[in-house]
Order: sequence, then structure tokens, then C-alpha cells
Amino acid sequence: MVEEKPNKYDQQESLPIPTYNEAISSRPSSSQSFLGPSEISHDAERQGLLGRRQPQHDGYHVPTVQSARSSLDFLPSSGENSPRGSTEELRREILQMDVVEPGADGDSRGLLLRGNLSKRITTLTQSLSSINLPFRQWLPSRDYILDKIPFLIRDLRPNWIIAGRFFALVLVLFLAYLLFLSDVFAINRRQGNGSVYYYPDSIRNFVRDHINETYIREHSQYITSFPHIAGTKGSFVLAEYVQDLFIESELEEVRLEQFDVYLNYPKKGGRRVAIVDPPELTWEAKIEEELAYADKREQTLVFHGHSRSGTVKGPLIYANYGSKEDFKRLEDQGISLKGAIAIVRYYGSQGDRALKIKAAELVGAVGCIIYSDPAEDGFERGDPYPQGRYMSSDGVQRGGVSLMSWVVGDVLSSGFASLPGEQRRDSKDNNPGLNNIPSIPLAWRDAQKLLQALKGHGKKVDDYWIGGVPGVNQWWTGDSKSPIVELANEQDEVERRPIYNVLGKITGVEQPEKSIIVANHRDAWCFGAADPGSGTAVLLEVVRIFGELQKKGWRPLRTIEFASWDGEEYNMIGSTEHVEARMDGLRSDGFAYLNVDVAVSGSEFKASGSPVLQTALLRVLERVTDPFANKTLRKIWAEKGDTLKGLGGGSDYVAFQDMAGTSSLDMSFLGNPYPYHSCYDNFDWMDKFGDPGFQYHKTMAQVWALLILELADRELLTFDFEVYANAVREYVDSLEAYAREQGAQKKDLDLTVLHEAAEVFMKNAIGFHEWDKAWEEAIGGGGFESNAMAIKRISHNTRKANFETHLLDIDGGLPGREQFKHVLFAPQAWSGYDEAFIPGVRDAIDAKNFTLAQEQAEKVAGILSYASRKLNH
Ligand SMILES: CC(=O)N[C@@H](CC(=O)O)C(=O)N[C@@H](CCC(=O)O)C(=O)O
Repeated sequence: MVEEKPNKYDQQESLPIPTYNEAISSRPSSSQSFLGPSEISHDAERQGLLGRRQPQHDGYHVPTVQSARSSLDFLPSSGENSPRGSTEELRREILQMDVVEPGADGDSRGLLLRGNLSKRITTLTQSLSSINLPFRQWLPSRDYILDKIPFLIRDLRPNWIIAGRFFALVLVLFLAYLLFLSDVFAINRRQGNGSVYYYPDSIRNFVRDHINETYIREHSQYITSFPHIAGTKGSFVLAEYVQDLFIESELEEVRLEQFDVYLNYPKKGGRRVAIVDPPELTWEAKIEEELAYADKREQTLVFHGHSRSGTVKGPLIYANYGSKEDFKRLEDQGISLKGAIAIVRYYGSQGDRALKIKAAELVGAVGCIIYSDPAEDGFERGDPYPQGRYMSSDGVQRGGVSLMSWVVGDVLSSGFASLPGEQRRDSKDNNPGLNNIPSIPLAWRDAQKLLQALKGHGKKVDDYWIGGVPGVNQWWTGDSKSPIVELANEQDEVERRPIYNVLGKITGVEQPEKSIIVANHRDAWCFGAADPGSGTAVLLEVVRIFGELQKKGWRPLRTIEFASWDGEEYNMIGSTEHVEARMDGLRSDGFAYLNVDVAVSGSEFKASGSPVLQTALLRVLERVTDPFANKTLRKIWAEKGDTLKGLGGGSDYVAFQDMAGTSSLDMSFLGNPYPYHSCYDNFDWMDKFGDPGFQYHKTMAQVWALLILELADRELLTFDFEVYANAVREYVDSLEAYAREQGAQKKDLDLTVLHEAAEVFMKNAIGFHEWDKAWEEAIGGGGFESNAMAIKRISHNTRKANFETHLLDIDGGLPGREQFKHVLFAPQAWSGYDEAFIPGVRDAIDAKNFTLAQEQAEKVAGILSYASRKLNH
């Protein structure tokens, strides 16, 4: 028997889900009351990374580059130069949409009017029924009054006039009560707050048909015209640009949200990779990329975000992809890494660059170089930029090297928000989120010399260790007698650097407190056309479309929040601090989180997310056509046998899904490798190779916008628990197989409790959706929804969204990485981009601690069973 564990968010849903019969008897239920430092070098300044002195916001200064405001002026916000014509034309088209108002003709007009009247009645009565007087407990109960009436009449006998008046009052109240029950005074919920009712389908068609790729392309052009690393002038200028566009679209409560966080920046003369011994081999790496643009515009220096500062020296040793297994292989060959500088290639069996460095550190290396091998992303795959889409010989992949699967967000404020003025701060020393040895990324042009210098040292490598760097005719591991390499990585480390998220919203009319959060990050390692500019440009177009709708009086049922995060490239800081700052609110009211990071780097639609959102996604993919294949995305998805993948790490959904329990989805059009995190990921690359014509940008905007409508504007929230329960069965099956592979026998680890909990979940999921089916049959096709039914539907929706909050182990978290609270999903501890299902058990299996694995299995089973039962009780 597993222990089921209530949590403090239970109070959100005191209303039991009624049977269908209960629901359609429009009697108000008694349970309706639920409604009721830091030194900054001149070098860094010269690069424009840190802003100027005479600071505003601790270093920020009104930007001197083209201001966001003037940049708006050149945007065709009037739409005049757009192929779709003017904004006026768009407005006319909106006006022509099917507004459900008196004015329709023939029979349908009568129907509409009747529908409107009854719907009007619904809202009023719903509002009435939701009124919960604060002093109610002090009023006499109905039974008490009825009991007292005979005595009151006797006591008041001498004054028949008073008694008559009292009787009349009771009669009037009774009549009013009858009218409430009859739904006569309802009004359409969508017409509350002055909103205008449009047929949801006409809204969907409008949104899909009016995304404008010309606008997206123009945003992309501006966004990529200067580098914009987190905490720098560039990212701030872009924050203003986004903010102005949010305001122009008349989003509500548009604002910048500041956090003061730990960031590092390279010093111009502070980095060095050189062979310093033997003298005949001395050589110095160029390190920097060539200039990406002929106009010699400023571009970001080469470095690793959150890398350790310092200068180290040691013999060079090649360790393939830098996985733990690769270092083990070296050890097995008698090659010690103690005091060595490891050189490893990107990608492969260890996809997470931070963990390559950690693995090197753990075997005693003093520094780590990570280079881009042409076999992975360069000329061996196809023409390099500027002839083709792949990484060039001088192209470098920058990137964060904080340990995102261990600590997320600002590594000096794990578990709390780095709000300005927050006094608490964790230490940089022995910080579980940081590596302790310096590292640097290199282009293969530089790595070539290092790899050549290893010839004759250590052992010839196994075939699968051979990379694609030309001119290295023999690949050797190196050993303690290898040439000595110096790695210098002196940087500016700023403990409280301001970063800015941009926020804005459209308030929903039915459940204004419940939010669908829609976001992308804005900071980039350099110009960032794909990562993340493609997502930012698409977000701005999505905001424009919703702005157009809202200017015409449309309002969603639930609130839509838009956000542009800063600091994603440094351990997803902006989004994580935002979540940490409003954790309770999100756990209660965050319905869904829709993330797009790289919107487009190719043409294959990919999505990962909570299985609860799969049905909503597939419905949308059914409505959107691939721009070139003349097939719906759904058809292509099915033909390729594609599936919704699990959420690991690597983008801004992590804090939402794994800490706040807000069901999340991440989407992208992906393709072959590209100059990821290089200054060659720029507008020219996107325009020529990534997405000529910006058609996939447009398609992503369509998918994103329709998904927002699916979740914010369907009366029944599109959450599918049967799909989820099926997925959980699979997670448990594969965990069982994994446990056995790792040597845990049934006597060591018995996962029966998890199998049982998965079945409890399935049973409850099926029961739960009976209500959706009944509602669809009775009302979904245009039937009349009574007040009581509407209230119960709303409660049903809230119940759906609360499910994942109930899957959080709020007071615990994963042993050893407690920021992660979700019992079903987390990034894999040793493969940060990949997902771990039931991570508490998996981590313990990996540590060969089967006692802990058993405890975790029982805990997860308890939490899952409780959450499943809460669906229906
Ligand atoms: C998986 C991946 O490559 N993620 C991208 C962006 C995306 O396509 O989703 C990414 O670059 N993420 C950053 C996150 C940095 C961090 O956590 O420190 C990365 O460098 O991997």
C-alpha cells in the first residue's frame, strides 16, 4: 500500500466533479464557493558587453546604438509595404469575421439571438452564484430562519403590517432565486469586461491566415543586426524593442522584470590557448572567429558562459566526446588525466558541454578545450558557410557550461529568485552548478594544430574516436609526456548583473486568474538568427496578431501571458528566476507553458512536452500545412512516425514543468547542423540557408498561435489524461527494463507499486474524460450551457491543470538536486538535454543505491495515485 500525499495546492479544487446528470440539473451546488561586483574591465566595456559607466541599473546606460523606438519606425507596422496590404485591410477583414451579434439573417439570426440571450443569462447568474459574502458565516442559516418564522409571526402578531412586509420580502427573494435557477439572467461570459464574441472558428481561421512572413523577416533583420548577450547593452536594446511592440499591440501590464544574477564575460587579452613546450612546437591559437560581416560590425568574443576563470598548464590529452565512458577508456589504457589539459569534441556520446568539462574535472584534468569537429557539423556534412549551411573552419560554438541538470537558473540563488535587493547569495566555490576547471571552445582550424601535436604520444585511438579534422593523419590520445598546453581564461565575473525579462498579457474573461504562458528567450551568443532570433521574430508576429484581435474587442477565456526571457544561454536564468519569484501563483494558476526557442533551423517539425498536451498539439498540426509539401503537418508527422518527445533540459520550459508543475511544450523546425552559437548564425545565413522566404517562420507562428487558442479559448481545456496515462505505463515499463539492465533484480528493486499506480492513473483518466464526452455531446455542438454546468466545466478545467501540480514532490525534490520537484520528468543527471522519466528512481539506480530507488518508487507511486484520484474526487 503506497502512501498518498496531499499537498497545499489541494484547496484550489474543493468542488467534486459531478456526474453528467448532476451537472445538467442546473441546481447550484453548495460547493460553488471555490470561485468564490563587481569589477568590470575596460576590455569588456570596449566590446560593448557591459554597457557604460555612469550607470543606470548598475551599469546599464541608455543605448547608443539605434534605439528601439526608431527601429519601430522603419517596421512596416502600417503594413503598407507588405504583400498583404495595409493594417487597415487587416482590420476590415477582422470586421468581416463572424461576430456573433444580432444582425445575422434568416433562421440563424433567431438562433443566434436566442443563444445570445441564454448565454447572457448564464454569465449573470454565474456571477451571482459565485458571490461569496465575507460575513456569510454571521448570517442566520435558511433553516434557522424557517424554524423561527412561526415564533416571529407570534411575537410580531400585534403588528400585522410588519409581518406582511416581511412576507413580501421573502416572496421576492424566493422569486429571484427561481429566476436564478432558470438561467434567464445569464449573459455570454465572453461579453463580460466589454469583450465582443466571435465564433471561435473564425478566430482560428483569422489567426492562421493573417500571419505575415514579411513582418517576421523584418523583425529578424533588426534582431540580428547587433550581438545581444545577456546583461549587455544589446540585450537591453532588444528588450526595449520587444517592450515597444508589446505596447503597440496593446498588451496589458507591459513591463520589464529585473533580476540581478551571476554572469561572466571574456576579457579581450585574457584568453590564450598555446603550445608552450617543447620549444620546436610552440604555437598560439587564434581563438576568435573571423568577422562575419564585411562592415566589420562588433561581434562577441569566444568563450564559455559560466566557465571558471584561471590560467592552467598541462600535457594535452585527447578524450573523444568527453563522456565518462571516454575518460574511463583512457584510464583503462593506463593514461592518467591528472594535471592534464583535456581536448574533446562537441556532440556525440556526451551532448552536454558542461558535463564534458565535469567529467574531465572528475578524473583530475586541470582544463578542458572543446572543439567543433567537421565530421559533426562542418564540411564533412556539406558546404560550410558562406557557401552552405554548415560550420566553417573558424566557426566556434560558444555556450553555457553551468551544470543545467544539477542547478537551474542563477547558480548563486538556487531555489529562490535573484530579485534586486535580495541579500541571500550562494557561493561560487564548490557550487554544484559550476565547473571548477577553466574551459574554452575552439574552431577546428585551431584544434588541428593541437591534435597534430599529439602524434606519437600515448596510444593510437580506437576507430570510433577518429574525428574529421583534415591534416591529422594519425589520431593519438596523448599522455603525461604530451606537449604542454597553456589555457588562459581570465574573465570579468559579475555577481549581480541586471537582466531583463519583458512581460505583457491579455486578460481572459472566464478565468482571468488562470494563465497560458507563451515565451521565447531573447539573449543570444552573437547575432542569433536561429537561436533564438527565429523564435523572437515569430513571437512578435504572434503578439501582433493577438493585438489585432484584442483591438477589435476579442478576449480569450483564460489569460494569455507573453514573455521574452533574458539569460537563457546562461543556465535559463531569466525564466527560472521568474518562476521562482511567482512559484505559488504558478502552481495554483499556471495552466500551460508554450516555449519556442529556436523556431527555425530547418524544415522538420519537432516537439517535446508533457503528454497531456499531445492531443491539443495534434489538433493544431491538422490545421496547418507545410509550406512546400502540400500536406498538413499532422500528415507529415504521422508519415514519419514522429512522436511527442519527453522534456529534458536546455531551454526555458524546465522551471515551468519541473518546478512549478505547469504543463509545458517546446516546439521547433529543425534540420541538419548549423553554425550553432557562432556569429555565423546570422541574418544572411537564415535568409540564404535556414529559411529562405521565411516560410517556416510563418508556419511556426501559425502553429503557436493556434495552440494558444486551443489552450486559452476552448471551453473545455484540451488536456488528455488517457494519452498521459498510456505514456506513464511506458515510462514504468522502460524504467523496469533499465533497472534490470543496471543489475537491480526484483529482490533489490520491486517496481510493482509503480505499475499499480500507472493503472490507477489510467482508470481515473478514463472516468475523468467521461465528463468531457458528455459535455461535448450536450453542449459542444452549440447546445445551451446552464450556469451550473458552466461552473462545473470551469472546475473541471481547473482540475485538469492542477494535475501536474499534484505531481510535484513539493517538500522534497530529487535527492541531490532538490530544485527539480516533478516526480515524472527531469533532465537526465548526466545527459542534461535528454529526459529522465521517473528521475528519482533512475538517479538512485544510476548510483546503484537500490534501497533509495525502492523508497523513491514508493514515493512516486503515492504521489501519482493521489494526483490521479484527485482528478475525480
Ligand atoms: C537542446 C539545445 O540545443 N537547446 C538550445 C536551444 C534550443 O534549440 O532549444 C540551447 O542552446 N540551449 C542552451 C541552454 C544553455 C544553458 O542551459 O546553459 C544551450 O547552450 O544548450
